[in-house]
Amino acid sequence: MSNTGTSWRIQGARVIDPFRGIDAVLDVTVRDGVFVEDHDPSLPVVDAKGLWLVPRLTDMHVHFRDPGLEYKEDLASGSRAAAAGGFTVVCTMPNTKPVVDIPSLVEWQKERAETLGLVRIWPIGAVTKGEEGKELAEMYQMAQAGAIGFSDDGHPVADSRIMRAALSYSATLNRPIIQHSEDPDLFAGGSMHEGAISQQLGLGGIPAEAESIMVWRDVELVQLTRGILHVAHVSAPGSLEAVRYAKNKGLAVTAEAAPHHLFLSDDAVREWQYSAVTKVNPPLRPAAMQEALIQAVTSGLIDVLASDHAPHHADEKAEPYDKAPFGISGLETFLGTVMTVFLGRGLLSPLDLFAKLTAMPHQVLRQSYAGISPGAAADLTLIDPGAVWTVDPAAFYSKGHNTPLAGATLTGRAVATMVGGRWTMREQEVLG
Ligand SMILES: NC(=O)N[C@@H](CC(=O)O)C(=O)O
Ligand SMILES: [Zn+2]
Ligand SMILES: [Zn+2]
Repeated sequence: MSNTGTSWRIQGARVIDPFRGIDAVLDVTVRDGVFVEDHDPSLPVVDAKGLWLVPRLTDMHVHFRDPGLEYKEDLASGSRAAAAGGFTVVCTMPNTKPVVDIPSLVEWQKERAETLGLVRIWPIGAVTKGEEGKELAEMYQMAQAGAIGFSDDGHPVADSRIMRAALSYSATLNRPIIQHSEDPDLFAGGSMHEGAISQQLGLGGIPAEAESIMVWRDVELVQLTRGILHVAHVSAPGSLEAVRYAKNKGLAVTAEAAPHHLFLSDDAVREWQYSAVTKVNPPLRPAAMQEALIQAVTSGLIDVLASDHAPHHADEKAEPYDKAPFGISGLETFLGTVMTVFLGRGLLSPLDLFAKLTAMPHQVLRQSYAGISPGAAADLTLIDPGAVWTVDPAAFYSKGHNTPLAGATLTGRAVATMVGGRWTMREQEVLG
């Protein structure tokens, strides 16, 4: 059957719609790119029996490296990786070359994504000019141009006075500051988690406190400014305590966790014997911290799951461990990883798990979407919940093939992705 067109009747899927709190077997009709209520029998039928249908899968933390670092990833290859992974929206981090710190770059990324037509891109603008941490970027103008939030990701906003100002603006602009929480001095010289394994391997360590100290500081600054803070890629127990404290005080503080921190511990660094595929920031933590993070996602303390898809060139990741860049490709393993951890262990219901990839990122970013209801854009993913598959990075659409999940067996996989009524992926093949 042809894959083109924007009108479909999808039959027999288990519809899991966290925007509306629905989990039921239903037929879904799409006409001219939007959901409609009537069941027009003349439309082409898609048999989705045995599959799950989830609207608007969103990954609010990816690095597409475009402009300037296209040898690692570009908007086309990143968009293909997103479609292959089942995602309909991604938020791109601004640590490109140049940094996305002016409105024209925000506009350009959005326009390019629309031309490609594979995934909706909601750009994140930089907090400071050039992500240098010295002077605020044009936050207002970037917000006008469509920046969904602000981050210096890759770097923390370390200067407390600048972070204070940024948080003050965040409240006015109604957009979060997404902080890469790291104390630069405590972090310096490290390339993996500081503990027994870093000592054994003789690698420079990064203590968990390098992260949590910054989260505690930011929580204090949110109390001072009443700003909006989203903590990126939480990995440390102290960060969880800080987020808990902030939420108990009713502050606008939310947090995300990344799949690799939930699936792996720093044991992986030893198992991979100095291969930099395990090198990521924040670093993989010990099993007890991994378990604490899993519990924090399960309890709802962590609001969102996001991949932190951070592709690099193979030559860069082939450098010695202490020289190689931090970052791994995550878009194409994201769904399988979190389904394996949370559904495989029975920790979350599908509705609660997928809320962290759909309705919750929308809430954090203050974006409205009505889920599967008449008139809403038909963005959806068909998932085979029972698909057991082995991660083969050579098959990635991303230009970055570095991942410590290579060879891992996962359960659950996207089999089709639709954006605005148009199929962007079917049967693992990206269309366009
Ligand atoms: N996560 C990483 O290990 N690397 C990211 C930056 C970041 O998210 O901190 C990158 O841009 O490569
Ligand atoms: Zn980061
Ligand atoms: Zn990142």
